[in-house]
Order: sequence, then structure tokens, then C-alpha cells
Amino acid sequence: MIGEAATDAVRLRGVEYKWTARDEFSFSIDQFEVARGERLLLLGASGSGKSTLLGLLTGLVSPHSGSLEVLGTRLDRLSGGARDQFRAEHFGIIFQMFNLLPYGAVIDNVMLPLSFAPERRARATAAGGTQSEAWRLLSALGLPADIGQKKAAALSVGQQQRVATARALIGSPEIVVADEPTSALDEDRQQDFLELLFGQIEATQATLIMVSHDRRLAQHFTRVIQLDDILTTSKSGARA
Ligand SMILES: Nc1ncnc2c1ncn2[C@@H]1O[C@H](COP(=O)(O)OP(=O)(O)OP(=O)(O)O)[C@@H](O)[C@H]1O
Repeated sequence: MIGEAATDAVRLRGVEYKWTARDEFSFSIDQFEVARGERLLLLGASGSGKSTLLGLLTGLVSPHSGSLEVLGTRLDRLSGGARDQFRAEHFGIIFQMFNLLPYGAVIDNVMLPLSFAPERRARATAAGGTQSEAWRLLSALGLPADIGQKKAAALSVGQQQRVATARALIGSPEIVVADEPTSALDEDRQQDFLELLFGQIEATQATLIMVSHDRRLAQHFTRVIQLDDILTTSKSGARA
């Protein structure tokens, strides 16, 4: 890839999106970029559109207009299936509620994305094997050696969060997206978790995009944006 766009992890121009099912929430973004290797925190109140924006960036939903480029690929021009494939290959996602398979063993939860992402699988294999990469990440994230065969549902919230993080990091995806991953933790544990996450992100030089309502996290990031500064939103009854 050549040119300015190739340096960006994410590049949006004139994007508009609208939920119609519930309350006709809509938003538009004139211009927004995330550079490769950035650690970006997006701050916004509850209901301000943080998860919706992450859904757009990761291709879970597609904009109604405008252009959305991720790692040089126009996501808005891909089919739903192609966006799913792209997401699996290039994004590690730490969901707000973690979304682990509750009755799956921890080790299987961590390796799951590799079933849908041949490039990530190849990187994990080259790093010493998929299982050993999963074990390495679990241990790097401070989890005990015997945790791999436990069911995800049997873990504490803090442990589930680390398993979800290992799952997001396996196979070194270029972009890691985290939706309020520290909201269930007290301040000391937040700090520990962020240090472990940043350590792993730096090792792979991934781009990190985290959304939160908690401005105390700001000190840990290379850039902090208020969602209001990039999004124009409207709800039913006050349509744009
Ligand atoms: N699947 C959906 N269908 C219809 N409307 C939705 C859907 N998901 C979100 N919305 C609406 O979009 C708006 C923004 O929601 P969103 O979840 O993006 O905000 P948020 O900032 O992530 O909130 P929170 O911090 O509470 O998770 C809300 O008005 C919500 O009702």
C-alpha cells in the first residue's frame, strides 16, 4: 500500500449511520482517523454511541453513506460475509460482557478466533504453536497455569476479562478494540489489567482503540477523544 491512507489503521469520511429499530438513534462523522500503533481512548457517556461506533469500525454494521477504510480496505464496499472474515483476521475484540463460550474450556475460548482467521493462525503457529501461544498469553496476563481446562463460566469476572483479552490478542491482530473492558473492576485491578494489556499491545505494535465513560483512564493513552467532538448525533423526536 502506498500513500497517506496506508499509514492509517482507520479512516472515516462523511460516515452516516442510523438505528431504526428502537429509538432512531443516528450519527454522522465528518472526518476521523486512527494512526497505526496509536493507543486511542474514546470517551463518551452511556448511550452516546460508543458501541455503535465500534460496531462500524469492526464491520458489524455498515454505514449508510460515506467511506470507512480499515488498514487500506474499504469496509463499506464489502459484503457482510467479507466483513466478518475481515473482522476475524484483523481485529481482536474485547467485548463489554466478554462474550466467552461459558461451557467451553478456557484454552478453547482463547484459540477460537484462529478457526476463522488463517493469517492469525499462521502467526500463532510460527510463534511456537497455537496451544502454546494460548498458554503463553494466559500466563502473560497473570492467569494461573491450571486455568486452561476450566470452563469459562467457572471463572471470576477479572479472570474472564483476562481470558477475553488473551482471545483478542492471539495471532497478533493489527487492531485491538476494547469496549469498556475495565468497567467491572476496582481501581487497583483496572491499573493491573491496563499494564498487562499495554505490555502485550506494545509487543505486537498493535493499534488499540478503547471506549469508556471513565476519564480517569486517559493518562494511559497516547490520544484521548471526546466522542462528542467527532460525532453529530440525534435521537427520535430530535432528528437531524
Ligand atoms: N441494536 C440496536 N438497535 C437499535 N438501536 C440501538 C441498537 N444498539 C444501540 N442502539 C441505540 O443507539 C444509541 C447508542 O447506543 P450505544 O450502545 O452505541 O451507546 P454506548 O455509548 O455504547 O452506551 P453504553 O455506554 O451504555 O454501552 C442508543 O440510543 C441505543 O438505544
